[in-house]
Amino acid sequence: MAERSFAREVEKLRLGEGETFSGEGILAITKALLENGVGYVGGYQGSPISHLMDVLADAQSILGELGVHFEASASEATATAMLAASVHYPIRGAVTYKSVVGTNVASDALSNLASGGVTGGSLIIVGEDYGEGSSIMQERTYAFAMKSQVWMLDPRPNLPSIVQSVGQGFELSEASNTPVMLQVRIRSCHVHGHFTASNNKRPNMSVSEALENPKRDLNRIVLPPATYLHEDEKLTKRWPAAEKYILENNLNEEFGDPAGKVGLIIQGGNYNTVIRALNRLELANIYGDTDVHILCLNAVYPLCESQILSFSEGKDAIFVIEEGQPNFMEQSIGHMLYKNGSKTKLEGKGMLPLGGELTGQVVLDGLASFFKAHVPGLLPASKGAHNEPELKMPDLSKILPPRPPGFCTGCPERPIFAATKLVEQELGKHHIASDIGCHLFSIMPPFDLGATTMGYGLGPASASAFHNENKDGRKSISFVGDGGFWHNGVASSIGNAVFNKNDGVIVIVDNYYSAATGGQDILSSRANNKTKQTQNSITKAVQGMGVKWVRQLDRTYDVTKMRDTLKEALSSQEEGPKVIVASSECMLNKQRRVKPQLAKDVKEGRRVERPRFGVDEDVCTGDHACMRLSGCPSLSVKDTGDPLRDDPVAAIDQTCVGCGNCGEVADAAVLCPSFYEARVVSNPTGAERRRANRANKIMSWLQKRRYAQQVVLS
Ligand SMILES: O=C(O)C(=O)Cc1c[nH]c2ccccc12
Repeated sequence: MAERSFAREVEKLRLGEGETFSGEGILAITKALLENGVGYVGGYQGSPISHLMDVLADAQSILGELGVHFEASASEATATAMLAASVHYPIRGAVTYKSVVGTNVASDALSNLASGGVTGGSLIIVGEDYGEGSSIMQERTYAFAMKSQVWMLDPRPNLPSIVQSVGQGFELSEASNTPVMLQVRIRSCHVHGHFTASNNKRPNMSVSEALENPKRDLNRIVLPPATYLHEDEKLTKRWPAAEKYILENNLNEEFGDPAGKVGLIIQGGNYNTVIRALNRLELANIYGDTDVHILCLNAVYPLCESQILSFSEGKDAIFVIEEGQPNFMEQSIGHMLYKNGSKTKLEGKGMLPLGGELTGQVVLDGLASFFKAHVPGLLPASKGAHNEPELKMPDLSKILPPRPPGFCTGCPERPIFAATKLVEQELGKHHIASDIGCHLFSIMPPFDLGATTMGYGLGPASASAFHNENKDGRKSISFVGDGGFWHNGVASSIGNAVFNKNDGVIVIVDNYYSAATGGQDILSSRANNKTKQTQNSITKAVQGMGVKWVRQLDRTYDVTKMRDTLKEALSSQEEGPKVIVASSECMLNKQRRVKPQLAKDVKEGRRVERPRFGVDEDVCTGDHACMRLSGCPSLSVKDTGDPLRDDPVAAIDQTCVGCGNCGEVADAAVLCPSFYEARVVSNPTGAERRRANRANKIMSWLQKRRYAQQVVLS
């Protein structure tokens, strides 16, 4: 079960001609896919398009009614390879991937898809969360668009523009026989708005129909000599066809006064930020009406030279507002101007920072410097003044304690790293390779474990060089999640370690879901999923790959067992990798599943018992060792009010889910006897009620007696 259910929202996908759709960007994209007769969709989840995959998964019955095939792809490479269905058949297909990490994973298939070219429109929806909202690397998919020669759309972040770009993306793809990337930034994915819907369309040809009428064209297969033909076709046919479509259909928009002496060339995705900055400079109203001449590129690749030149003609200066680095577009525009002998001055990076996200302030500062340099009279006096006092931001790092991201309350991965810490305490430091997934939080305090992270499913692969010649020497430890394991780790990490007889210890952190991307089901999920085959054993898969030493732990909270198994693995003389599959359900997903059921039980009068942990204030010494080995967000500190005790004691707040980790850690580390477990009972039995009343009476009598004897300082 994914983080969020879109079961209710997906009903909006049934809206017909003329009705108003209102909602989130990603849902609008899904609706647009259906309105454009898509034949199949797939992809791999990841921020910021995770919810797009969730919407599609929740919409499967609607997709089915229209004859649209949906797949939750094994990886972005799988998703891209799936687009092969559009090579010989006139079927429209769409896939999603998270940002450049998805593009990286997909790049082999992408290159071959782009080489052979497509007959049916092929859309790759890339959630490009470059910058502050990003969870992974800061690169630009643009580079891949250029090297594989696939086109890239970057629509203005509003629903009508995004929806329009889906249709145009398919048409552009078909007009130029080239796959098209639809870049949607984090703001486009989650922006809310409305647009006028059209009827959904059944695909021209369904994948089943294609299967009944197989087709094959040697010229489209990526193998010499056809590949040479493709290279020529890309330059002489597909590229000009793409430019023709972009220009004839006005994919790029002009705003403002064409007579202006300066102009802005911007990426569609940054339009809202640019308008807001112009608005703050009193050069645009909030609806975007402005005299500043703007060329808004909703198609950022290819750039149409004729359009760039005619926009720049007669202008003193143009300002390219391009997010991130390298500044591919600016370089290309500069090249166009120079080669054509243009006298127009080109500004861009320099007035904008070389890298990083184009936030509101960055664009505001950049535009102000551009106008000051080239049309100083344009800015109102208050904005143009050089002596405007700079806004001083207080240095919050001095006041606020740092709050590194970490594991959730009750996370089953916490005890795995607590155990690793305990092992290191005994056996010394080890080389630890980390992977992508929630378990990567191990690199942050309080664990500080893990030295590298090289890619999704590549944790053990990234430890593969570390083979100890000394059989009794230290071994490497590497981590991989269940998500990474199935995404690609099974071959790249496990198979590789087996084949090369790597002696390292591999911990597969199995929390039953692709948890970091929002809790989607994967092959080894324990849930029954109506449309997917789940419950495939990781242990069996690992054994199938040839691993001889495998241990399955079914309760990661058992810190002692986890610690001992790790120690056993590290000292094993068995040849080849030692694999520990550490399994316990993601607590967020578990709570999502369990909480509504418990609430229902309580409401309907059934007896419900919930574990809660607490700290005995009288026993706690305030050394906070529990926090150093836990980092659980529910662990906090509390002042006892006792003037003879300087240190605040540990306290557990009401967010505790009773996972038991703190008690286990305390036990395994022989740390602290102050933790106690209590049971919160809703709808208790009569006998329980009477017993509790009796106990309360005795306790309050004892407490009163004690307080009466206490010295009170005032
Ligand atoms: O959701 C995220 O932030 C992810 O990093 C997940 C993810 C999806 N596809 C990937 C490919 C390579 C690395 C991470 C991911």
